[in-house]
Amino acid sequence: MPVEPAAAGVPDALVLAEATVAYGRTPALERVSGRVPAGRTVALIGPNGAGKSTLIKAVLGLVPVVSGSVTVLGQTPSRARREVGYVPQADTLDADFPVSVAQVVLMGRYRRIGWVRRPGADDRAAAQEALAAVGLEHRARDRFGTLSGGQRQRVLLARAISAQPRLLLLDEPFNGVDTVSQDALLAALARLTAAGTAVVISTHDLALAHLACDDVCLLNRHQFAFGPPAATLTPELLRATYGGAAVELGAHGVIVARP
Ligand SMILES: Nc1ncnc2c1ncn2[C@@H]1O[C@H](COP(=O)(O)OP(=O)(O)OP(=O)(O)O)[C@@H](O)[C@H]1O
Repeated sequence: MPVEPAAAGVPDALVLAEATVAYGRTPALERVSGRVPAGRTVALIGPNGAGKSTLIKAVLGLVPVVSGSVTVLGQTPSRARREVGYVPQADTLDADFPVSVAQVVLMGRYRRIGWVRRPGADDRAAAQEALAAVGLEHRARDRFGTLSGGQRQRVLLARAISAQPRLLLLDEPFNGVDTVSQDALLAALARLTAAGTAVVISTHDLALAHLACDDVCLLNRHQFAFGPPAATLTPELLRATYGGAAVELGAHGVIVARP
């Protein structure tokens, strides 16, 4: 799939050019292409085991790109790492972590300030602002583990926001998240993209991709499409991506995957 060049002088947040990513000798994803300019949001869509998390790990420089290339902010993934935020799936985190919500968010600042220097007033203000952006400033003093799963997910987003990343990667951020938390997450993401951050979201929620993302990347070991939701979330392309599994058009023209 050809990749269009970036606007003069502004490197795209992410450029995938026929990228093949492998664990050892086994490719998990083959020949994925597409670009994510500053301020844009892309959804990674595909069934379990499609390679969505693998692509995110390749962008973080954690899984090798064996052919083609992954370019992050004009650099290799490992060189760009400081400018990239990552929000893991909430259920991978230890809820017993004995720290307050405010401390978790402040951790987002450490990559900027280094682990030796103590956080200053600017860092505390950025962390407080990030917590307010996800609507949880009133929980700042509470222990992280006492929050619900959806609230913890919002705190992790706040931690990533406080680092002011130019590219933010979210791995299934809406799993087990109620409507209120999802709306708070989406509002925080909208503010981030308005300020120029590019966002990549791995999700199983096709309706959300349709409503909240500029582009969709359909994956299942290979790439089936990359482009605007109207052109990619079609029954034909979804059926191909999901290996013929049932996908259908829901109410108001929104496409939903049948479980
Ligand atoms: N550390 C690893 N070593 C070897 N293979 C792996 C490793 N992690 C993932 N895989 C394999 O890579 C493939 C893609 O997995 P990945 O986790 O990227 O899928 P996914 O699209 O994120 O799935 P899900 O929707 O279930 O989270 C799977 O076949 C998986 O078994």
